Amino acid sequence: MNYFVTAIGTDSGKTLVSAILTEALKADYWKPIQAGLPADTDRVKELVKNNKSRFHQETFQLKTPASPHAAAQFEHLEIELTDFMLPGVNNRLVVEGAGGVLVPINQQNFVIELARQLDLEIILVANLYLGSINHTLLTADFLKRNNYKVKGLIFNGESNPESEQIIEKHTGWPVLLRLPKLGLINEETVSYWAEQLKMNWYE
Ligand SMILES: Nc1ncnc2c1ncn2[C@@H]1O[C@H](COP(=O)(O)OP(=O)(O)OP(=O)(O)O)[C@@H](O)[C@H]1O
Ligand SMILES: C[C@H](N)[C@H](N)CCCCCC(=O)O
Ligand SMILES: [Mg+2]
Repeated sequence: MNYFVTAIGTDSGKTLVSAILTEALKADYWKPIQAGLPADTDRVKELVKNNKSRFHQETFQLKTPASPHAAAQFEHLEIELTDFMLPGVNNRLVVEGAGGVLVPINQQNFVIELARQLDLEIILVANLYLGSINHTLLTADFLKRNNYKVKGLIFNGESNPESEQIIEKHTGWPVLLRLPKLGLINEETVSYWAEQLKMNWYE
């Protein structure tokens, strides 16, 4: 199976989680739409130490740090769903989205549609700031209503047991990892958390 890492918003930790997942599965990594620099692919390359993982070229490398639909417009490009094809590889693939599920890639389509088109199972990264229960349950409601395949949740950052409990209850999804706020993010910490993720991983 291949995975689509999405989150309840932008700057939620998708890139860090993608690096951990890529390391845990010795998977390949692909960020189909990069909007803004530095590129997430370069960051994941720095954090992954196994030598099986390959890093695929973005389909769109936009310099503008904005929603992909706006970044593309500023750069006189048009993003269409038909532009995206899974890289043909003999390995599992971790695909990182851009922002949250309903981030527009053009005037009609949203980034989450890539998950269905490319048959990817979703991993939802959720933070636990005040207000995040609502953001997480709205995202879950959208994914459920639209019959997306979801592998599970990853809680990222400072914990909040009451929030985690009610999110688990209402989603019914497994928690694959609780990743605390890290003081240091490097190959070693990513490798440590990859081992922790493997303990909860199920096929
Ligand atoms: N658990 C954590 N501990 C410490 N720092 C973190 C943690 N998770 C994320 N960060 C930091 O927060 C920032 C945003 O995280 P990240 O780049 O992974 O977000 P993102 O969801 O991938 O954003 P985008 O939508 O732009 O792809 C980064 O500087 C990252 O290092
Ligand atoms: C620039 C940022 N870091 C991401 N690449 C794109 C985030 C788009 C968010 C759009 C939105 O939800 O308002
Ligand atoms: Mg990212």
